[in-house]
Amino acid sequence: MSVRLPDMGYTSHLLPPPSLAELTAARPVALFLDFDGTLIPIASGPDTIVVPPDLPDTLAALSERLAGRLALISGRSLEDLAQYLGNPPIFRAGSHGGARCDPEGSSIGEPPEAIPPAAMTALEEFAAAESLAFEPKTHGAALHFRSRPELAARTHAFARDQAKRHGLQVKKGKAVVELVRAGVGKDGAVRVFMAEPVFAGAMPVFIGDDVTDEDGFIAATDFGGFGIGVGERESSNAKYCLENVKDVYEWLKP
Ligand SMILES: O=P(O)(O)OC[C@H]1O[C@H](O[C@H]2O[C@H](CO)[C@@H](O)[C@H](O)[C@H]2O)[C@H](O)[C@@H](O)[C@@H]1O
Repeated sequence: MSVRLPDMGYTSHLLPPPSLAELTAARPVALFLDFDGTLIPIASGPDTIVVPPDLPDTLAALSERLAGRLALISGRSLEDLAQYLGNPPIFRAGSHGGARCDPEGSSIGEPPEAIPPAAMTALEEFAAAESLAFEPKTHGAALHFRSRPELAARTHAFARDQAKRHGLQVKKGKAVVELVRAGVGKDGAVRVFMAEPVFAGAMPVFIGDDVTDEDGFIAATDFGGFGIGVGERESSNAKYCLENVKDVYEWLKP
């Protein structure tokens, strides 16, 4: 079935999810939230996002409502997230799930590994030569081609080549391509968090807008829950969809 959602010419074959209140009335829910494109509208570059000043408080209140079963799972590094949010008392994963911490900020799961310096340098030099934005991360690095869409194919090819050389993994996203350690993914972060006592027995719901969130949708489904895709990108693994960031906040409201 294809559904036309209000306001835009946006269509999705997925329906909006039942309300969070309905879900939590039926059983304990664990919520996993992506950041860019889900809680924050996509902007021209990684540093030009507009973060609502009350977002840390909103997340803390949501976590309390879910008895601590809330995690933010972002492609950004934890350090970068902290620049925008401080250290809200919730579970967090950065670098596409490669680095994870508990609400007090203590690391959990396998210690994350940075990518080799040679790979980092190669990406940085490519970005400088092609006038692309380069985003170094504690456990990876990204090349942004939003301002030069004509370079998408070449940038992907370069990242693939570097990944092969250094035994790394390529992550594709919205006008971005990144390198991370092999095996890193948002699914891994969901598994690490679901093993925490506070998440035990809960039904996971993963909300995200981008390709890298598909791993999170699959993991949530494996644990008996589901994924919610955000925006116009057709998801292969989400069960429901929300139209945009505004609708995500509406859905999160008590
Ligand atoms: O997993 P997420 O929290 O959604 O992070 C995914 C990537 O988000 C950022 O890039 C994206 O958002 C930028 C700002 O809106 C946009 O300019 C860019 O085109 C998007 O790809 C972030 O910079 C990346 O590190 C994240 O991996």
